[in-house]
Amino acid sequence: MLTVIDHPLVQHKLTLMRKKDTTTGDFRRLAREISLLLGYEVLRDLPLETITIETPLETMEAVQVQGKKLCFISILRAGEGILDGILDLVPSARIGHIGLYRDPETHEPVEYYFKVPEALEERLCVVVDPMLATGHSAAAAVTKLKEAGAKQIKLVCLIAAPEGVAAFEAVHADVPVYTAALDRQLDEHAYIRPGLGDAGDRLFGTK
Ligand SMILES: O=P(O)(O)OC[C@H]1O[C@H](OP(=O)(O)OP(=O)(O)O)[C@H](O)[C@@H]1O
Ligand SMILES: O=c1cc[nH]c(=O)[nH]1
Ligand SMILES: [Mg+2]
Repeated sequence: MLTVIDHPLVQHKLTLMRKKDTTTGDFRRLAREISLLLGYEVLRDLPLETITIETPLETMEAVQVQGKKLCFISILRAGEGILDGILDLVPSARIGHIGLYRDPETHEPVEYYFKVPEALEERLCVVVDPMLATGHSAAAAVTKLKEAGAKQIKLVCLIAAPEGVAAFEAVHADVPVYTAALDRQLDEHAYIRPGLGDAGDRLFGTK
């Protein structure tokens, strides 16, 4: 269940993010902007509730998003770049954090933090991480969420590798994946090609 969000604005902003000369400030701003656009698609089926409001002219039944039923889960640290934008769409959403880094030798994820809201089984959990490379980090994060009770989960990334999509779907076929691009392949260091480099380093200016 892979959806490539090919809106022209998404593709334009992703091209700017990929360019090696894009500054840290611009990269961060673009990540936020692109996340707003991705979120618009990903949250298309958000549950609504009906409330009674007063317009200046009369009383009416109107709908509103059930913010409490929505939980964004950021895979640290690069997920923070997506979280900022998507949170602009639903500021009342709950937020969870899963700290994972990829061991540079084995490329396997190492967990260092896990804090998520209670009653995950009642919420739509939208996991955000810009890169789906081997897919192991996202798969490990979703496994932890399911162990914590999550039942309805979506994964949002900016760039996915075919290998990562296959590995993720092999473990979590029930979790739809949304991406702005499906790139060519992984290289020998498990970096996505052509990709955009190291998303965390580019977001935070750590290299
Ligand atoms: O699909 P995978 O092969 O597991 O790789 C993807 C992971 O790698 C990056 O994080 P990284 O380990 O660089 O940590 P960071 O976010 O702290 O920079 C990225 O943000 C993903 O979490
Ligand atoms: O290409 C890649 C692969 C993993 N993590 C990144 O930030 N970039
Ligand atoms: Mg990471």
